[in-house]
Amino acid sequence: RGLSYSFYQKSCPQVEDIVRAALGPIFLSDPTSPPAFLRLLFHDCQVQGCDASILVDPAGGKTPLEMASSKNFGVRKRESISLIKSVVEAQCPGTVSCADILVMVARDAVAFSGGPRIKVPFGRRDSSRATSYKLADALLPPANLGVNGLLQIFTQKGMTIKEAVAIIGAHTIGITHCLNIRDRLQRPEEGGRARGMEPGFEAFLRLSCPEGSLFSNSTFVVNDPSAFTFDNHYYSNAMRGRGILRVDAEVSSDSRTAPIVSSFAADQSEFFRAFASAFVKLSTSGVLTGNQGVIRKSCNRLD
Ligand code: HEM
Ligand SMILES: [Ca+2]
Repeated sequence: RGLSYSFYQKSCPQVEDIVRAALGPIFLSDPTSPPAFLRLLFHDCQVQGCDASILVDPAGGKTPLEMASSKNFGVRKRESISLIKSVVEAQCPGTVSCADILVMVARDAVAFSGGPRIKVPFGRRDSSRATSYKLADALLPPANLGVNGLLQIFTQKGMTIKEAVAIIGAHTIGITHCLNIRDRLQRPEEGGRARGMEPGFEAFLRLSCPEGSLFSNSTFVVNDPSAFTFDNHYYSNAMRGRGILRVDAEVSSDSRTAPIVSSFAADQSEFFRAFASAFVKLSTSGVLTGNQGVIRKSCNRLD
């Protein structure tokens, strides 16, 4: 598909070292940054493939772009990608795409958090046109997505069911704002509580997200008790009725996915292997290569 494991070997052999060095201080000064980068990558790739479209700011403050979609609520750290790009640009001008930098950063975020070290191919190009928030609205999953939706999204990208269950294990790190679990707490029959939220956990969620906070964007809960460590606790939690989102709850009860959840909960290295191959599929699906798209100079601008 035009991607290669040695894409920058001649044109910018040091690029992965430059990115890693620039990331160090960001990871250390902001422990919430690795999950933010991982989600940022997913939200880029989900809309027209991984083409850095999510990084573009509206020119002259006019047309609202991808980030204006409410599905992108809570997406952070876009500006850090632009910063890292400017460091790369100083050494390898016009060579490395923003799309590839974002993949390197998300990959490093997983490793930094204790997850697998993933080998990914490069050679993606950046989108050259602005993307409407409407496309992001249509393509990004809603907070109350269930297992059917999960399997649909990721099998379309060539993943096996096992890989789809592994990629949602990304929720082993980071946070969820209370407003994203409003349905589960207020309309349980629609939001999926019926499918087994453990009572103690429900009480915890109600304490952390009191009624009045369900419409505020400032309250949040951590995705799992080891929210800064990329581990398999996501799966053991889900099995104990402690999944936060509907999809987190359903994967442990649906007959197609429950056996996979149990095996990932029992064997972290099996989860890591499946996550690594799923990550490669996520980050290579529907990308621009060759003469398609452009290499942007600044990640947040199209000109
Ligand atoms: C397709 C089903 C998915 C749904 C419905 C979903 C939904 C959500 C929601 C509602 C949040 C909370 C955001 C907030 O309140 O700030 C979240 C957070 C997160 N998601 Fe997903 N997600 C999905 C798939 C993925 C995938 C495939 C990845 C990565 C490969 C991912 C990575 C993350 C991360 C790391 C966070 C934490 C972000 C932070 O701490 O800022 N998610 N997700
Ligand atoms: Ca995109």
